[in-house]
Amino acid sequence: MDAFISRKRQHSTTEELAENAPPKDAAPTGSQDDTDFKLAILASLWPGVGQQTLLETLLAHDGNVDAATAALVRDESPSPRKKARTTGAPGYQSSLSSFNITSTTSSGETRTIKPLTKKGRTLHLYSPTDIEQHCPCTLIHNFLPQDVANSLLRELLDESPTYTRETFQLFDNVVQSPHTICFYVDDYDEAKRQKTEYIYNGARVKDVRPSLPRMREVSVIVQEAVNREVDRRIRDFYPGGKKLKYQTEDPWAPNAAFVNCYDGGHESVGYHSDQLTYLGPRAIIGSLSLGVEREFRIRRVVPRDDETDSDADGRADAEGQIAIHLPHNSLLVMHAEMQEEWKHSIAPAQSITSHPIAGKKRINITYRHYRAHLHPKLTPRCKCGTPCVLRCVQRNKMTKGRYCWMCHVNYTPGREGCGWFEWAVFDRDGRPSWAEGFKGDGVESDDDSTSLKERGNVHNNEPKQ
Ligand SMILES: O=C(O)CCC(=O)C(=O)O
Ligand SMILES: [Fe+2]
Repeated sequence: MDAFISRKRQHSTTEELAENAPPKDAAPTGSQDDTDFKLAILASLWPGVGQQTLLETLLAHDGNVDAATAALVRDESPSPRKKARTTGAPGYQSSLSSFNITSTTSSGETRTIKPLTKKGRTLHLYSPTDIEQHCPCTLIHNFLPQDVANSLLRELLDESPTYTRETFQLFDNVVQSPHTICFYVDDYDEAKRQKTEYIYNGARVKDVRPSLPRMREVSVIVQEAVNREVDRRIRDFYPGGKKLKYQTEDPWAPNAAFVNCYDGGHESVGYHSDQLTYLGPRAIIGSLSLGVEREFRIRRVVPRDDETDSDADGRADAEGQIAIHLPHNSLLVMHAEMQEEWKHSIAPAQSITSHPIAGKKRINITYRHYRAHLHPKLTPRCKCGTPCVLRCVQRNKMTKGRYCWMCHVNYTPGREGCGWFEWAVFDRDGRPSWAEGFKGDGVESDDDSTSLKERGNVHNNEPKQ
């Protein structure tokens, strides 16, 4: 266990800016200052302890992971109060009519919008209508014909014992993901390309598999539903009925899938947002749940007031969260505003209801669209010579919503990164400058007010705040 206890490195400007340090596309993320990230470390050490307890312990020790770990060691069996507040306790459905929420839709209709969550509380949402009105997600229950869902589940359960835990370096700690994962792409040739050309956390991935027959069959059904729901989201929820800035106009066409297996209520994934490196800005993800029902928790990222506001992380993280219940055979569409503005997790559960086919396992497939123009042979490289990771700034109020390319070599155990940073440039449709059709209208990520030339920080190795 000692090996996991962190010894802090010096802050660097780049590290401060790197708000997310994901193990790959689906794992806990965070910067050294980021509570999520610290929670990820604690969660890997205390897989049986609820996120809420870990968060409370962390906050009670001013965000110090070592002190929180020591406290958890002292109190190995959490107090009844803490136990009662961990997940798995019966959820409550707050009455949404009691909240004042407004937004204006394309038709000019006014809707109420106000944060639904309250500090330290979890709001449980079950109905697809509540979910789509208050979260950047669409949930479709009973998505596939029952026999298709069941045979897809069986196909993946057969493979799931061969899935592995992600191992990655977080500062001075080697951390393992608290569930197992496998990566699938369209066919054998693409799997070979993935293994030799793509980089995750600064390293190649050894196990990439061609999608299984049922997965491919279902991918087509997911594609149709996701495109339909994205169109509806734009029409009914976005200002003026227009797509978001940096959202592509191209249809979503899944060509890669991470499959997650949670073997029992103690397996989970910490709060994170998914890596955008190969998906691009405003990514859409189609997430299919099979087997045991689990809670998908989300919370909006609250930017810090300023750099000296040292408690802002703590306060933002304690703002409260929304729990969406994902039963067997449900499709969750994560819309374009999700990865940049929200974080999501699968909370550990104290108790689960066994599934007739899966037992205590939950299988989740996240279908994704890898973009040809974000192939690592085209994207910026750091001084280590490695293709960079693409991130969006979430917490810093000044730079929130801006994208950057960064070195991620230091997430590979035993390797040091070079700290490379540069702001990313995308046009309004999310195309990078080297892509065919790039509209070179001087659009730099999330700021129209100055041209690229005026700002002069493109291909510069220091973030300008
Ligand atoms: O299991 C889930 O529903 C979420 C998985 C996830 O967040 C991911 O793969 O990035
Ligand atoms: Fe994710």
